[in-house]
Amino acid sequence: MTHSPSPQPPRFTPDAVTLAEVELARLGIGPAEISINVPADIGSKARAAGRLVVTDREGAPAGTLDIHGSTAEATGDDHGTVAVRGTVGTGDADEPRGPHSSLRAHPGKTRFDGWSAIVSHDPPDTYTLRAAGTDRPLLFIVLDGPRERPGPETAVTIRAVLTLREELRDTGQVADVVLVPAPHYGDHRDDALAVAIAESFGADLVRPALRADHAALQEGLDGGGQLPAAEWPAPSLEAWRRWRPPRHERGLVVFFTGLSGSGKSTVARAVVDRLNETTDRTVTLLDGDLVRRNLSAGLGFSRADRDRNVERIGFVAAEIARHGGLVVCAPIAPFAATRARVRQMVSATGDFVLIHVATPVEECERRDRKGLYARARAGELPDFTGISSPYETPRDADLVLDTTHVSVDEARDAVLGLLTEGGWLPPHPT
Ligand SMILES: Nc1ncnc2c1ncn2[C@@H]1O[C@H](COP(=O)(O)OS(=O)(=O)O)[C@@H](OP(=O)(O)O)[C@H]1O
Ligand SMILES: Nc1ncnc2c1ncn2[C@@H]1O[C@H](COP(=O)(O)OP(=O)(O)O)[C@@H](O)[C@H]1O
Repeated sequence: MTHSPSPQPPRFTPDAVTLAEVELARLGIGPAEISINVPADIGSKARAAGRLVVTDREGAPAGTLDIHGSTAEATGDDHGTVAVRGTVGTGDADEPRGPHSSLRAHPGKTRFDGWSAIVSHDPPDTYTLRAAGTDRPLLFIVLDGPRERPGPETAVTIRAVLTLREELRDTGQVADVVLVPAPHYGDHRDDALAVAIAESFGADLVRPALRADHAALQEGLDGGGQLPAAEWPAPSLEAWRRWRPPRHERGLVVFFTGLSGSGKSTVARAVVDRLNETTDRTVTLLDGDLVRRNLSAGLGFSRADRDRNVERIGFVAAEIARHGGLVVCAPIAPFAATRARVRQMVSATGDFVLIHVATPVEECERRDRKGLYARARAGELPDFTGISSPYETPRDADLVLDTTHVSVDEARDAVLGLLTEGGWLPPHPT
């Protein structure tokens, strides 16, 4: 009788929260048994192999789910996905992986028995530091993972706590920093997780004395105000400020959307010219046509290709915003869900302003600068927006412009007025 080898386990990258839960379970923290929604074909391959390799967003293995016959289950839903349930193997022997790997510690190997631990995604406040006291060694456990509310990036929080660690060491206190993958849920689960993480290293959780109210912090910083210096040590203040610098220094994405021929490129170009002439801000124009010749070369106009195109624009724009740049984008971007994804992507790193160039299709067709409407009407150009492919009118536009009866200069000034009122431009351009 021949023994057939078990098939290769499939690989799958789950959503960011599940991925962080798998990474935590691999460290022996939190529930080892995890359920992951996967496409039906991955589900059946995983059950056949008895395992699922969970990969991170770079495609590297982040953990393995051992699917036990007794716990494997498949619950179909409307989207052709199934839930596979299994146990995450703990990776004691593995090298730490991911960014800042030198700060990543495994509780099975590195112990902080009897230490106090401050556990958070955010840089710590003065009161919590005080509550930690000076009579015991202090461990900063920085949590790295998706947040329910945006806040300083992990790298920025790390920089703050590394500085605090040095300051404490200078006073003779024993202090250290470790990085642990963990999601932020925004509910009671966060407290329980913080306790579990501290305890896994043998440390006692210092309960946060101040609940960082991100909305209030953001409002204070948006208004150009200072955060109360008594509440935050200087390195934490700097981290919060880097998260939300004053608006005229903060990354901004001005996103035009509208039909072909509505005037997006013309107005966007006029806005960019004026910004370059009158401000010190660095400006990048990601015009629809230009993007399609480079970044999105080869893509067509199916819904999937348009989504890809617009998400690529969003990805690049978010990166530029992360560095404090101003980006003007001008694709048709006909789908509300895709625009919402871009807004969300950008909001993690900067601000997002949506401008709907709402020139009606009749006027766009009358202009028909490129003769595309005529070709679409003649049936030569399939999936043409406004004719044979939908345009979903935005409900969340910050400015609506119909260029039928306004000049290019007026449209440009309406956009610049919005940016000035919002504080993204200095009030008096030089
Ligand atoms: N089928 C179809 N539908 C719409 N537009 C079409 C199509 N085929 C070609 N073109 C030309 O491509 C430009 C739109 O590309 P975008 O990247 O802005 O579109 S999308 O955001 O991906 O929907 C658009 O440029 P603009 O006129 O500047 O909007 C058109 O010139
Ligand atoms: N007020 C206005 N704003 C923008 N474009 C206008 C305006 N009035 C007329 N137009 C003309 O409409 C056309 C818009 O084309 P374009 O800017 O390429 O649109 P889109 O990028 O949305 O396809 C141009 O020929 C432009 O000269």
